[in-house]
Amino acid sequence: MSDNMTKHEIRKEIKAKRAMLGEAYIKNNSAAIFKKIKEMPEFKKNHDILVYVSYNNEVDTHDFINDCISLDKNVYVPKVYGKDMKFIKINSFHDLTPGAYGIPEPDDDGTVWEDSDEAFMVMPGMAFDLSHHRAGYGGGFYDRFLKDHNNIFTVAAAFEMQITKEFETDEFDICPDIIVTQDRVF
Ligand SMILES: Nc1nc2c(c(=O)[nH]1)N(C=O)[C@@H](CNc1ccc(C(=O)N[C@@H](CCC(=O)O)C(=O)O)cc1)CN2
Ligand SMILES: Nc1ncnc2c1ncn2[C@@H]1O[C@H](COP(=O)(O)OP(=O)(O)OP(=O)(O)O)[C@@H](O)[C@H]1O
Repeated sequence: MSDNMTKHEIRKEIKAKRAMLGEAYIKNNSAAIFKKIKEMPEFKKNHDILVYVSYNNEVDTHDFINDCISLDKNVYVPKVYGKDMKFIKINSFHDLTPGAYGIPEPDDDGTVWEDSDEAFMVMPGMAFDLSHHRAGYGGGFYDRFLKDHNNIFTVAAAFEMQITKEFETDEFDICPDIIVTQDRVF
């Protein structure tokens, strides 16, 4: 076990590889990933959808966000406040402007997601292993947010190239319930 890569090493490796992905790979595989996500019973039954706004070469969430709005779901996206983040409701992409780290974020004045009975979250990440361990950008935003919210069904959207062999994790890491790539759901 001690020769497992650290989260830091794995993050660096996948980040470099992901930066090389082409537009077609991102577009086609993002569509394949969200086709599977939209078929999930947990997606269908939940009204509150917490989803990141993709940037750089993350799995692209733009079409999915529009689909959710068309389906009359409540779409909440992250906004960073210091070391924490809140999820704020948006009605369209016009509600977003580049914020922390250049990620498109909503303004302050939107409705903040409060604990409801249940919600469905699509979370980003840099790397995942088969035990559902997750490495993000290293800010710990999702770990801190999910620690306080236990009633969220969490699905990670990842390209197949982001699934790696087992890596070292910390006890505060929160694992997604399900990981969806273009090839599998596990
Ligand atoms: N699209 C998206 N939104 C998200 C996240 C995410 O992973 N993806 N987050 C998930 O937590 C939160 C923002 N987290 C972040 C944490 C650290 C850095 C960061 O360190 N940025 C550096 C270098 C980034 C890099 O390594 O490429 C920078 O911009 O200088 C960025 C975002 C909330 N919103
Ligand atoms: N529950 C927590 N309480 C306090 N600090 C935490 C908690 N979870 C994580 N952290 C802090 O956040 C930092 C980054 O954690 P980690 O490397 O797991 O980030 P990440 O999951 O890659 O980032 P992100 O969730 O933003 O994508 C750690 O140094 C850790 O100290």
